[in-house]
Amino acid sequence: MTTAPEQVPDEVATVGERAKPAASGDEAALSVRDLTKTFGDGEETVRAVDDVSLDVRPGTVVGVLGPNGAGKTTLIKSVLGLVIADEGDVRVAGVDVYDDPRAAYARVGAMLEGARNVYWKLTVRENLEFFAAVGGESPGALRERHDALLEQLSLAEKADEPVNDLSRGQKQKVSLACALARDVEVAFLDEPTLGLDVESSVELRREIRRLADQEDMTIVLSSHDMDVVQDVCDRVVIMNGGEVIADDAVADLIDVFRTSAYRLVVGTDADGSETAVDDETRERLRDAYDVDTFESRGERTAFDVALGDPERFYDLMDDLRDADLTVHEVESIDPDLEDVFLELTNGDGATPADRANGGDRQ
Ligand SMILES: Nc1ncnc2c1ncn2[C@@H]1O[C@H](COP(=O)(O)OP(=O)(O)OP(=O)(O)O)[C@@H](O)[C@H]1O
Repeated sequence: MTTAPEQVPDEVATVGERAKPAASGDEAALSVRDLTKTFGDGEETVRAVDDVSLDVRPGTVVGVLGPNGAGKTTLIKSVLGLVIADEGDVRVAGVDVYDDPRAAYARVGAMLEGARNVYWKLTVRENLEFFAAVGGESPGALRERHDALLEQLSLAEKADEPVNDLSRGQKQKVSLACALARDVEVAFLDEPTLGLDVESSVELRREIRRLADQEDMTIVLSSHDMDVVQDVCDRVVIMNGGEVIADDAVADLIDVFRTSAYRLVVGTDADGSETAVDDETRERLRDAYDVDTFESRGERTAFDVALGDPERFYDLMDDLRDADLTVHEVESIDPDLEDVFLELTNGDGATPADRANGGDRQ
């Protein structure tokens, strides 16, 4: 279990600067430069995507996260040319999508809006052949690729069944297979695991990793499921209010938020046989260390504490000893991606820089 740190660490304001560009524009599989998209006029104007730049190296899985309305879908649709951006450049494998959209998008697959893009009256294989043909490839030539995809996604036995007869999870996997029906270099997957059972979700994650690791495919996925993102992504881009507020390797992002947080289990004597912490001591721990809740564990008491300064740990130990409490267990608490996300977005639309400056976002 993890707890979110109480304070946003100072370094967070510089997360964007810490993030080394993942690739230079030239070698990137996907390069987005200064992309901006607004909707509406005058006071009603919404900057759905606000000056976003990204370079993504081949074979990278990037997760795009953000609260509702953060701009994730608009960013992905602008990159795919489904929404026309106001400003900015997009290049896929070095090809400018505005100069030569046909050549650029021949290298791109997309799975948007769950399984709604597939044709339910066609069989699974016919769908794959259709999407390969739409991309300009001869379906027969891709038979081997399609067989392998169906095998990887445990759909081989369903190849000749109409999509309509499949379960929801199977339909979703067909949708993914259609996005990959051609030999694409970049795939955009919008909520690929939404509504899947655990087994299908794990299968799909495994396939996403395999495509990146073995076929060097670049995958950009959006998801509200932090476990999926933490599990499958190399890098995470967090958006809020149209802006990129963090862009870093998942592990590095979590490191920024690693604080000295601990779970302690204490008792009133060495063998823990007596009942636990008295009210006065609880009050002192609340005041001095911001301890929120105390949980009874039989004869013992457990509580979590986040210490801004690791040195404070020794003060805490001294105070517990002075209160005649024996420490039976100490466990370090690590943040996970969900904690990082909640700290950064804070549910208030403010960027870390805004909060560091004590201001509200417009
Ligand atoms: N066609 C549109 N017309 C007007 N405003 C739009 C349109 N599409 C998106 N917006 C606005 O742009 C902002 C970003 O929306 P977007 O759908 O890109 O967010 P999102 O991060 O994908 O959200 P969600 O997680 O809810 O799907 C929102 O304020 C939304 O209301």
